[in-house]
Amino acid sequence: MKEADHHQDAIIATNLRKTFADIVAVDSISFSVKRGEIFGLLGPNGAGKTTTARMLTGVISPDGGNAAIFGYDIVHTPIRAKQRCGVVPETANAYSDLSAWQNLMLMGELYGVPKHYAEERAKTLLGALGLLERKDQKVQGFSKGMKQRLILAMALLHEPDLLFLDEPTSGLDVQSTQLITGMLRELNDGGTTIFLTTHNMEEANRLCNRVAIMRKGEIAAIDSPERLKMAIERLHTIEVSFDPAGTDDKLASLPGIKSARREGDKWMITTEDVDSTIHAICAFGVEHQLKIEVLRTLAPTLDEAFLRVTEGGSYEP
Ligand SMILES: Nc1ncnc2c1ncn2[C@@H]1O[C@H](COP(=O)(O)OP(=O)(O)OP(=O)(O)O)[C@@H](O)[C@H]1O
Repeated sequence: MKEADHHQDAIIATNLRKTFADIVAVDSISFSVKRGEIFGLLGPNGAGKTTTARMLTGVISPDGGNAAIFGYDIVHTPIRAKQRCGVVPETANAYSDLSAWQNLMLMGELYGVPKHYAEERAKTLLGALGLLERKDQKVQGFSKGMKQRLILAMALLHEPDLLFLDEPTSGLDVQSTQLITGMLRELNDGGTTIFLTTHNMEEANRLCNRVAIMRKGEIAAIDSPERLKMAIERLHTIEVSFDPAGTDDKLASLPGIKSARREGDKWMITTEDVDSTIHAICAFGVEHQLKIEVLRTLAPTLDEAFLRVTEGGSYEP
């Protein structure tokens, strides 16, 4: 059993803080990431996501607080803390005048991976990420998506237990995005803990077990995407259309309806009580001899939750 296996938490951050001159980039944040989780750090530009990731991966040191990676303190035992981690940084870090294969072998040497094992693993990773045929070409001829896939392969060569990714699919095409997210899911199924920063709500929603939303250096909310959406967006929207379409405005005065507005031939109704509002709409249809053509509830999105939190709205789990 690896040493890392003894620790329940992959990351425990306690009052982690970083300032640059008079800017408080990260303002004493505390959170933990459990083993086996995919954890997403979200937030608008300048919220402090990259600074947090850079402190956790030992690129910069915190001014205050501390963090432990699989129980190893990042300030006092940085090498132990980094040993079981793989890092995909925000900006590409492959050597452009070396081939993909040479970059991978270099990474193997850095991490002390035995040569024959590094070669086997490099082949598997390049194959899975669609780069095997290009393995002997210099990285300078690679597209952005190919570079990002290579960097992921490099970060995975020594089979880390915890993978950090800063904006892993930002600006990439659909093919590279799918290869990368597919690989992340597969790794996670195999037990790898994943910590990523992203602007992409849809990606966070699909991939992450839990997300933290940062705002001005602080964590404004932390929860599963589902609970975050439900807790923040207590109002539900119901879309309904009738035949014949020209319903009068009495619909808006039905009990339980917060608001009703027309959008083309549809009504968009907001309510806190979906069940009784649907019953009221059906009764309204019967009473006015209107056939209901479409009736559907629209779930709140993580985008809405994100905007609410980052614009300063409250969050109560
Ligand atoms: N090396 C640095 N020197 C000076 N200020 C910095 C440095 N790195 C970050 N900052 C500042 O710290 C704050 C947080 O930046 P950070 O890059 O962590 O945000 P972010 O959430 O990752 O943003 P983005 O989504 O744009 O990448 C910003 O105000 C930024 O300008």
